[in-house]
Formats: sequence, C-alpha cells, structure tokens
Amino acid sequence: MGSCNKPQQQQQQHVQGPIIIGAGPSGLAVAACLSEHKVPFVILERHNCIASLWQNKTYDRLKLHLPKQFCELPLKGFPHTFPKYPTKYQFISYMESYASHFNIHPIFNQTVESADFDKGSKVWVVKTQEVDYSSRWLVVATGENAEPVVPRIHGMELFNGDVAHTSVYKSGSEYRNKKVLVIGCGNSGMEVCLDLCRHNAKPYMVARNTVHVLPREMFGFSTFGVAMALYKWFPIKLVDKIILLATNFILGNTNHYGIKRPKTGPIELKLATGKTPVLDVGQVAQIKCGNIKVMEGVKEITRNGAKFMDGQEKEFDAIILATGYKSNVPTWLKGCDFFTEDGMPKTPFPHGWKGEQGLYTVGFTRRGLQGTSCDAIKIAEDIAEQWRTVEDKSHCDSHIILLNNS
Ligand SMILES: Cc1cc2nc3c(=O)[nH]c(=O)nc-3n(C[C@H](O)[C@H](O)[C@H](O)COP(=O)(O)OP(=O)(O)OC[C@H]3O[C@@H](n4cnc5c(N)ncnc54)[C@H](O)[C@@H]3O)c2cc1C
Ligand SMILES: NC(=O)C1=CN([C@@H]2O[C@H](COP(=O)(O)OP(=O)(O)OC[C@H]3O[C@@H](n4cnc5c(N)ncnc54)[C@H](OP(=O)(O)O)[C@@H]3O)[C@@H](O)[C@H]2O)C=CC1
Ligand SMILES: O=C(O)C(=O)Cc1c[nH]c2ccccc12
Repeated sequence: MGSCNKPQQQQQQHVQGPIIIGAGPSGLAVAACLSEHKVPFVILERHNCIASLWQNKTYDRLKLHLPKQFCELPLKGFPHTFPKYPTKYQFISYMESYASHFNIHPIFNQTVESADFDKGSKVWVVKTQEVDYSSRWLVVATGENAEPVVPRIHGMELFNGDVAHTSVYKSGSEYRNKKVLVIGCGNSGMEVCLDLCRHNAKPYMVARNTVHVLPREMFGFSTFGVAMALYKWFPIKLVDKIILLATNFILGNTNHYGIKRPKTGPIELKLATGKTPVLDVGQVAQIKCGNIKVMEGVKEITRNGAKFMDGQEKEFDAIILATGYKSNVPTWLKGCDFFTEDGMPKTPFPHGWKGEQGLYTVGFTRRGLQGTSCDAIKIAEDIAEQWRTVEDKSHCDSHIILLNNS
C-alpha cells in the first residue's frame, strides 16, 4: 500500500537583502528603515497579521503607558489627532498605516522553526513549515514577549475553576461578581485587577516580591518624561530620589497596603534588570479602598482556591496568571552563542543589536518601543552599507561580463 505520509520536499528560496523574523513593531521598524535605504527584505511572521501581540494578546482597555512621543517608530510618527496616551486600537491602526506607508508586506503564517548559519555557503538558513529561506543577513525581531510564562504552582491541576494567562484576558465582563486570584503584580496584573474592579469582580492580587509603583504623571508631566529629563543632568540615584519623593507625595506610602518597594530605585532597577515599574492609572486607589486585595505569595492551589504563605486560605472562582512573558529565540536559533538561555542578547544595551556573520537583533533592549527605534536605525544603516558594496560589486561584475561578451 502506498504511504500517504511521504515527506514533502521543502521549497528553497534565496532572499535578496535580509530576512526579518517577526512583524511586530520591531520588524516593521527595521523594514521601514531598510526601505529608506532601498534595501529589499523579507519578513516572516507566524500569525496572519502584523503586530500580533497587540492585536491578539492584549486586553481591551489597554492604553500606552508612556506618552506617544516615546513610543513612535522611526520615520513616521503618530497622527497629531491621537491623544497623549493612545489606546491599543489607535496603536494598531498606527502600525497598519506605518506598514502600508512603507509598502511592507510580510509573509504571514510562517512560523520559524529553526535558523542556522551555513558556514560553507556563508548564509543563514531559516526553516518554516514549508520553505527554507536563505540570506546573508538575519534580523531577529520576535520580541521579548513572544511566549507567556506559565509557572508550575503546586496543586494548579486540581483547581476546578478557569485558569487563564493575561495574554488571553480581554475584559472583566467575563468575571462579573466572581472572586478572582490574579497571580503577579507587574503592569499586566495591576491593570487586570483594575479592569476586574470596573466589572464588579473581586480581585485578589498576589505580590510575592517588592515592586515600584509610580504615578503615570507628576504635576502634569509624564513620570517617564520627567525621569528622562532629570537623567540628562543628574546621576541615576538622585533622579530616583526625586521621583520617589514626588511619588510619596502623590500616592502616599504603599507599604501600608502590602506593596513594598525594592531598595534599588525605579529607574536604576529598570536600566539594570529591565524590571518595569508599574505605572498607576487608578490601581492604587482601588488597593487603598480594599477593592483590590493584596496577598503574599501563593503556597499552593487547591480544588476551590488557594493557600497563601501567611497561612490564609481562600476560595476563588477563577485564576489569572499575570506572570509575564519570555523570548522564544533559544527554541529556534541554532549554533550561535549571541543569546543567553533566556533568549536575550548577552551584550547589554546599546550594543546588543549586532552579532556575528550578519546576525542582528531588534527590540531586545528592555526599553520598550524607544529601544526598538534605536536598534532599527542602526541595523538598517549597517546592512545598507554592506548592501551598497554588494550592489557595486555586482555592477562591476556585470560590467566585466559585458566587456568579455563584446
Ligand atoms: C500588554 C503589553 C503592553 C505594552 N505596552 C507598551 C508600551 O506602552 N510602550 C512600550 O514601549 N512598550 C510596551 N510593551 C512592550 C512591547 O513588547 C512593545 O511595545 C512591542 O510590542 C515590542 O515589539 P516587538 O516587535 O519587539 O515584539 P512583538 O510585538 O512581540 O512582535 C514580535 C512578532 O514576532 C512574531 N514571532 C515570534 N516568534 C516567531 C517565530 N518563531 N516565527 C515567526 N514569527 C514569530 C510574533 O508573532 C510577533 O508578531 C507592552 C507589552 C505588553 C505585553
Ligand atoms: N499599559 C502598558 O503599557 C502595559 C505595559 N505592559 C508591559 O508588558 C510587559 C510585561 O508585563 P507583565 O505581563 O506585567 O509581566 P512582568 O514580567 O512585568 O510581571 C510578572 C509578574 O508576575 C510575577 N510572577 C512570575 N511568576 C510568579 C509566580 N510563580 N508566583 C507569583 N508571582 C509570579 C512576577 O513577580 P516577581 O517580580 O517576583 O518575579 C511579576 O510580579 C512589561 O514590560 C510591562 O511594562 C504590561 C501591561 C500594560
Ligand atoms: O511598558 C514597557 O514595557 C516599557 O518598556 C515601557 C518603558 C520603557 N522604559 C520605561 C521606564 C519606566 C516605565 C516604563 C518604561
């Protein structure tokens, strides 16, 4: 009997210019900058749309945290009509017009399964389900938030109610009147708790560690903008002192409510470890009035709820894992020691954008969209310079061929 499982021959495709993996803001920013330099490229994207993190994995009420001038990509800013803090829908529409303005057409439904440098032919070979793409240059733009972090918590498999990661949370409307355990107190955990409050659910938020909560604005200016302006003139420790003084004045002492501050200041911590401070858009008021209950670490999950480190035990209808995200680079990038086992470049910002043998990374700076813009401009310039040399060489070669033929 003939086998139906005969492996299909992979299609081979050599790409002129770089292969960019990922059609999020980072991949699109590099593509736009390359277009400016008239360098061709191919973008491979696993989903069927651009900015899939924003389109598919974020909640309805999400807005940018930083003012729009800190979140725009190179060469084309946000429309003037957008508010200071655009909504996620406005951000997506900006991404869509950005892609169409620069005529960027990613190849969708292409999940990169492996990328390997072929030392013989000196090209990167990038394999998706059906095609082997090859190029001299590889731009990794798969993001710091490529996969949800789903920790193993003792007893989780016993829990009777729903368990969902924030990447699939859309709105609190599904949780009306429910008691919800939110594990994690980063920006996602805190904002999901706020959204749950607004839908009459009862959130309990687990803060197993210290965290900086800052007001989004101080005295009419964005906290981020104030910190960056101060940082131009003052050492980081003084900047943090000023920011925390103003924060205490605006938010009061959050220690009373179970939210404890790290010893290291918020900006120093962000720059050193990438841990983003939580920006308050109403969560602190809900914590203060007891609508969001702050809990210490979870000891174990039970059939109907959870036991906590401090000995308390409570029943819950649902659990939301606000436990963050991770890079997926180590699962597919082979034979290259440019990345740590966490999938982040080993070389810290601002030097982590360029590796060996035509390898580049964009958007792994732990500095949000600002970091993306910095990387994208440098990568495009670097590749464009090599591209011009290749082009000049091919012109010379064709000239020689012409002469030979005449
Ligand atoms: C809820 C949330 C809110 C945020 N808000 C802000 C903010 O206000 N300001 C800010 O500066 N930053 C913010 N960030 C950080 C965010 O990471 C950046 O805004 C931005 O999305 C990063 O862009 P990126 O292109 O590097 O990564 P992503 O947006 O994650 O894009 C990566 C793309 O690569 C694709 N991909 C991944 N693996 C593969 C593969 N193996 N094969 C093919 N394609 C693949 C993905 O599908 C995705 O489309 C936020 C993050 C989250 C989660
Ligand atoms: N409006 C906006 O602009 C928003 C921006 N964002 C951004 O998206 C990115 C991701 O944020 P987020 O999803 O909050 O992820 P984060 O990585 O920032 O936070 C994860 C949280 O989960 C906790 N956690 C992880 N594992 C466990 C565990 N086993 N038990 C208990 N707690 C655990 C962490 O605690 P610990 O610190 O102890 O590890 C931390 O509090 C950030 O850059 C953030 O700023 C997110 C939402 C909104
Ligand atoms: O929301 C994010 O993940 C960001 O990275 C935005 C961001 C970059 N640098 C910061 C410093 C303080 C607060 C937010 C950010």
